[in-house]
Amino acid sequence: MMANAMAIVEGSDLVKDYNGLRAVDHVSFSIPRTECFGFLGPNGAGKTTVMKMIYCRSPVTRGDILVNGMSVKTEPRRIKALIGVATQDDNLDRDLTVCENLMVYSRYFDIPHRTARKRIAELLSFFDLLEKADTPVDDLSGGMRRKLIVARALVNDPELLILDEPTTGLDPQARRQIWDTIIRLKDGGKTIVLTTHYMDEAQELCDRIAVMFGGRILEYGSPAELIGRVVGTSVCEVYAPEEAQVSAIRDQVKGSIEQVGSRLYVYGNDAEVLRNKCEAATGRRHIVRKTNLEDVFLKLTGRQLK
Ligand SMILES: Nc1ncnc2c1ncn2[C@@H]1O[C@H](COP(=O)(O)OP(=O)(O)OP(=O)(O)O)[C@@H](O)[C@H]1O
Repeated sequence: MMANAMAIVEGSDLVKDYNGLRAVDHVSFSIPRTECFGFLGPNGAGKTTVMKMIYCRSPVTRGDILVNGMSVKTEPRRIKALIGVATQDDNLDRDLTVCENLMVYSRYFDIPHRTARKRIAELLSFFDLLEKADTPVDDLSGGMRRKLIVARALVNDPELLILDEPTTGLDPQARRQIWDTIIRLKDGGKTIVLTTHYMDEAQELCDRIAVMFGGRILEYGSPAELIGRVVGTSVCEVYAPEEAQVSAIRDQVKGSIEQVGSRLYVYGNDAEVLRNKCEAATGRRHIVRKTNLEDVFLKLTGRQLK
């Protein structure tokens, strides 16, 4: 495989089988340096499995991944040294304090004590956890624990940070705090790869997105590119419980339409034209809104993201 100098991670024709179940099915992607790259898809799409293969936790069945030009098959130790990982599960040591959790982790990397202390102080300050340094992990809020997991992934100052569903289960305020942290890390030059099933998270944070479903990457590009290519800029949502209404809209609007139950999503680039056509078909007024990544997912799979 030819290495792309711009990319820090390159997956080519990746396959992962778990005892006969194909979790990842011939997937290729290229993750540019200093960007935030997102794998967006519902539960079971294969996102976590791709992450595990990147950070050498799970061997590839077929294909290969290069990290900084090194293959996960032959150089897992050197690759692991370049990567920080924040997994979905909260595997912090509950009996230890915030600071102790970071200290224990720094020992895995053989970081000298003095360097570790300095690094940990910087991380606690960056993550707004200085006041909690001596607090047992058990006494932290969910959002603080998640920040600590991300801070821990940065103890060895990795070039690449992997965040597997960084905000799942958090309240809206804690989610935004994690988002802001991710934006600051990216601005500071880190490359970030994250998985999410939240379209707003992908849209807010990611420079590039791979939409995953059923072990495959269905589409790949910046949020604006995906939206432009797959659904256009506008959508008119129409409640159409009767078959006659559905037919009337299909006759009026020759363009792209998705149906979920009694709701039609009518896509196009001209909001005014969309509204007029839908109103002509139903005799009712409708709202036209801007499209988002949820629409992209719906159009690609015929299903809603959640
Ligand atoms: N260790 C394993 N053994 C067997 N099957 C697995 C294993 N890990 C994952 N799978 C299966 O592989 C498929 C992809 O799972 P994966 O966790 O990668 O998806 P995901 O998109 O990350 O979803 P989630 O958001 O739920 O983690 C699923 O069908 C899952 O059940």
